[in-house]
Amino acid sequence: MQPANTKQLAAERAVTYIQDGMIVGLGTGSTAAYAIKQIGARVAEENLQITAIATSQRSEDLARELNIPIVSFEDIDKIDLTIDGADEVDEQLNLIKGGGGALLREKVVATNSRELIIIVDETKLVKRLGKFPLPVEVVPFALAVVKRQLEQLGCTASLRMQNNEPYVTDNGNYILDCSFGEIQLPAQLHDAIKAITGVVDNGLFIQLAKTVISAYNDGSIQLFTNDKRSV
Ligand SMILES: O=C[C@H](O)[C@H](O)[C@H](O)COP(=O)(O)O
Repeated sequence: MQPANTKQLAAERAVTYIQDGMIVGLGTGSTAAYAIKQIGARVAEENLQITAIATSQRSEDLARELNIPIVSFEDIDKIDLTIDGADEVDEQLNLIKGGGGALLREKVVATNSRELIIIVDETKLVKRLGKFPLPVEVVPFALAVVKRQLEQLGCTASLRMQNNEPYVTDNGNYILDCSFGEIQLPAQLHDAIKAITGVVDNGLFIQLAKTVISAYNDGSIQLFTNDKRSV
C-alpha cells in the first residue's frame, strides 16, 4: 500500500472550509501549494466565487495560473480565512514558519485574517519549538549587527544562501536561520527578537493559528483547535 500523501490530505480537508464570497489568504510552501491547487479545482469545477491574497510571489503565480482571482490590501480590509503550512507546531499551536522564506507576508496575512488554518503532516508536531532553526527576516544594511544581537539571545545564526548568494525575500531582505535549540518561552523570545532594530520580523507565530489540521501516514486526519492539545 502506498503511504498517504499527508500534505495533500491536510490541504484538501482545509479547503472544504472555504465558502462562496470569502476572501481567502493563500499560504506558501509545498503543503500550501496543495491547498492552492485544490482551491483552483473548486473554482474550475464548482464555480466557487472567492477572491484571494497571496503570501508570496510564487503562491500568487500559482493562483493566477489556476484562475483564482487575486486582490491586494488596497482592495480589501479583513481576510476571512487563511490556509498556510508551518515548519513546527507546538502543543499551544504556536508555530515556527519561514522555512520557505515567506514569513513576513505570511504574518501580515495571518494577523489580518479572521481565521488561520494551519496544515501539516505529523512530522511537524512537536512538544516544544526550536529543533527547526527559527527564520528571522533582516534588513541587509543591518545584517552584521542584528546577527550579533541575535546570538546574544542564545542562538547560532546563519545567513540563508541560495546559489552561493544570500537568499533575498520577496521584500528585498535577508534571512538569518537561528538555531536556539528547544525554545522554552516562545512569546518572550518573539518579543525580544522583534525589539532588535534591523529585524523586520521572525518566524514565531504566537497564538495566531485557530485550527491545525494534521495528516498521518495511515491516511487519518486530526484537528486541533487553539485549546491545548497533546501530541
Ligand atoms: O516560508 C514558508 C512557510 O512558512 C511554509 O509554510 C513552511 O516553511 C512550511 O513549508 P512546507 O509546507 O513546504 O513544509
